[in-house]
Order: sequence, then C-alpha cells, then structure tokens
Amino acid sequence: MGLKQGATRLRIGLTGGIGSGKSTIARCLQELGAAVIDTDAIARSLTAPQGAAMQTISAQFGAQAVAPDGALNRDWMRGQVFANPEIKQQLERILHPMIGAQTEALAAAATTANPHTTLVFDVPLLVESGRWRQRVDRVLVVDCEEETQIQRVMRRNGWPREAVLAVLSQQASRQARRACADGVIFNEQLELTALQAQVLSLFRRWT
Ligand SMILES: CC(C)(COP(=O)(O)OP(=O)(O)OC[C@H]1O[C@@H](n2cnc3c(N)ncnc32)[C@H](O)[C@@H]1O)[C@@H](O)C(=O)NCCC(=O)NCCS
Ligand SMILES: Nc1ncnc2c1ncn2[C@@H]1O[C@H](COP(=O)(O)OP(=O)(O)OP(=O)(O)O)[C@@H](O)[C@H]1O
Repeated sequence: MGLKQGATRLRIGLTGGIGSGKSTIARCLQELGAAVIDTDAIARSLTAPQGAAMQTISAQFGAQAVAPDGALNRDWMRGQVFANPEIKQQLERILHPMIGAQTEALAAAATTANPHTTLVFDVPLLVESGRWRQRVDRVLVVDCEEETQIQRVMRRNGWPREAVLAVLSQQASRQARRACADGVIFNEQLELTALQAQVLSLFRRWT
C-alpha cells in the first residue's frame, strides 16, 4: 500500500490544525514546482452532488445529511461530527478509505506526468490517523497559536468561536503534531513574503 515503493522523488506530508495555514503553504510549494494533493479537496469532491460517497452517507445518516442539490449537507454534518466522536468515526469509516484510494491515484498520475516532481500531501489528520507517517519521507508541520487559528477560521468561514473550538477539541494537540515533525513552520505574525521565504528555504534544503 506504500506510496514509497519504487519511488525516486521526495514525498512531503503537510499537516497542521484547522486554520494553521496548510493551504497557504501548499500554494507556495506548488509555485515552487511541487505537485500538491489536497485530502480536504478530495473529501469535498467525494461529497459533492453525485459524489462517490453520497449513497453510502445517505444510507447511513438519512435524508438530513443530504442537501437539496444532492451534496453533503456540510453544516448539518459538521454540527454532528464535532459534537459526537462516534458520528465522526462513522463518517471517517466511509470517507477515509475512499480518500486513501483517490490520493494514491492522484499521486500515481502526478508521477506519470513528471517522475521527479516532489509530491506534497496536504493531510489535516496526518498525526491523528497514524497510517500516514510511513507513507511520506518528511513531515512538515504548520504551527501557530490556537487563538490565531480561532481568529482566522472565524473570519474566513464566518463561524462562531464555539464551532472552531469544537473542531480543535477533536484534533491532535500542537505538541503531538510537533513531535512528529521533520520541519516546523511557525505561521504566526508572518507576512506572506516572509512565509514564502521560509517555505523556499525548507524546500531547497529538502530537495
Ligand atoms: C465534517 C465536514 C463535513 C465539515 O465540512 P466543512 O466544509 O465545514 O469543513 P472542511 O471539509 O473544509 O474541513 C475544514 C477543516 O476541518 C478539520 N477536519 C475535517 N475533518 C476532520 C476530522 N474528521 N477530524 C478532525 N478535524 C477535521 C480539518 O482541519 C479541515 O482542514 C468535513 O470536514 C468532512 O467531511 N470531514 C470528514 C472527512 C475528513 O476526515 N477529512 C479530513 C481530510 S483527511
Ligand atoms: N501568515 C498569515 N498571515 C495572514 N493570514 C494568514 C496567514 N496564513 C494563513 N492566513 C489566513 O488564514 C486562513 C487560514 O489559512 P489556510 O486556509 O491556509 O489554513 P488551513 O490550515 O488550510 O485551514 P483548514 O484546516 O481550515 O483547511 C486563510 O484565510 C488564510 O488566508
């Protein structure tokens, strides 16, 4: 199952808590020539209208889990998932194997297109899931203060503070994440240009 077998290019796992700045750093890495595989984006495509996970989700959680257009009712699901670990696990049991398969397919396609390209896997749950560590060569953790995560997500998503706290309570601690890291970017009070410079320096060191 390993992505590592027979590979010649570097595989970086990019992770961090909600709102830490993963997508922002993934964009920097893409500009530097890496191929980015975003597991949040895969999860969203699986739960779009006609998405491959929607029949199973509808059967498991009922009509309330499905929006009028046939996509996942994300607001309803988020309320369930981050209030109830059992429901979170039920959703993950459906989605995670599909996300894993799709990730492998996209990694294979990126490698066919360019065998030497660096692959970046943007995986929010890299530390929590345990299976990911052995599938990448390096783990890059994006870290920042929890209060910064809260303020960013409240502003970006228009969520109340409690909604962000509910997600944070279901994620690994900053300390647990840093313990898995080969590199850490502290994305706190950093202008975009300073952030880009840090990403470039780390990318040069690793590739
Ligand atoms: C619960 C859902 C419907 C909420 O959707 P919503 O549009 O509000 O959020 P979005 O998908 O953009 O995720 C935002 C952030 O929430 C956090 N998050 C998402 N899923 C999880 C989870 N299972 N456990 C902990 N944190 C999570 C991550 O930090 C993620 O970056 C959605 O996140 C989902 O389907 N989650 C299950 C799939 C999953 O585990 N995805 C993580 C990628 S491996
Ligand atoms: N250094 C920074 N300075 C200012 N704003 C930032 C910085 N880094 C990230 N942001 C902003 O914070 C928000 C969260 O960043 P981003 O979307 O990259 O995080 P993420 O870790 O991918 O989040 P999620 O886990 O919710 O997908 C975005 O609106 C982004 O523009």
